[in-house]
Amino acid sequence: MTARNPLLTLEHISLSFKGVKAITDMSFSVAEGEICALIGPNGAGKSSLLNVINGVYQPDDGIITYDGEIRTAMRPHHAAERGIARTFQNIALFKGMSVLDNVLTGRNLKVQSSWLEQAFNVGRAPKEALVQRQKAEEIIEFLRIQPWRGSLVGGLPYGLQKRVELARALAAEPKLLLLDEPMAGMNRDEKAEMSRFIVDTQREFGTTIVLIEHDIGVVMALSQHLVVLDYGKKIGDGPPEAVRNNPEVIAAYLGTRH
Ligand SMILES: Nc1ncnc2c1ncn2[C@@H]1O[C@H](COP(=O)(O)OP(=O)(O)OP(=O)(O)O)[C@@H](O)[C@H]1O
Repeated sequence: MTARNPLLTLEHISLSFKGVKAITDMSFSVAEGEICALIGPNGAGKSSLLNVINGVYQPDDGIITYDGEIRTAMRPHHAAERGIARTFQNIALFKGMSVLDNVLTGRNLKVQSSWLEQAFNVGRAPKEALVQRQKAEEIIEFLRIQPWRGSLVGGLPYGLQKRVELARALAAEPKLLLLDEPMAGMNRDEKAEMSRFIVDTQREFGTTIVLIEHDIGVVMALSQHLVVLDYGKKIGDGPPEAVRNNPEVIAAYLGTRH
């Protein structure tokens, strides 16, 4: 495989909550177009790290370079505008809205017409609404959720809701997709299906993906790059096979799970 440029580089990132360190001196890079998995025991700092990457948490220290832009702090809205999308550990969808409407909310940042144009369906609004709808439908088809496109999200099985959340994130056409436990609570078949959709996303759209996943089997099969965290510190970083054989990783994490 040829070496690819990093899309995201973290250098010496530290984060604490009221004096308690959640992340300590964390540095690693994510190459453009790769699937990078963050693994580690509960409380290791994985979700906090995603929140640093998409600007929800401001690190106490360190530098982040994303898509050529160096920053010490970034607000979530700016991160979204720059092509960073995210799903959550606990599904964050509008349960009383249809699948299609939820997916459409993922396109909010692409809307250029004014509120007035939309209210009276004039100017740029009608054509834009058509394009938004078409893009949303494309994603719905890509993730094979057409049969439920009109269903209320709250009534769908958990695994499907996870897929709708992925659809909403993809509707934003992200460059960097952050997935917080996309397969949590799923059975083996559902995990295999979700893994395929994640790989298809990488292949079809060239999306760079950073995900958190506890199932080591899934992680090994899915990712090209692993970063292992333990108590907020990085203890492993590299291709899955190399990380798997790292004695510190085996002792701290993998060893306890096998
Ligand atoms: N908002 C917060 N306020 C205070 N402490 C927090 C907050 N968020 C996380 N922490 C603490 O930071 C540390 C890292 O938590 P984090 O949720 O990032 O870990 P994690 O690896 O994602 O865990 P899990 O696998 O259980 O989701 C933990 O000690 C946690 O208690």
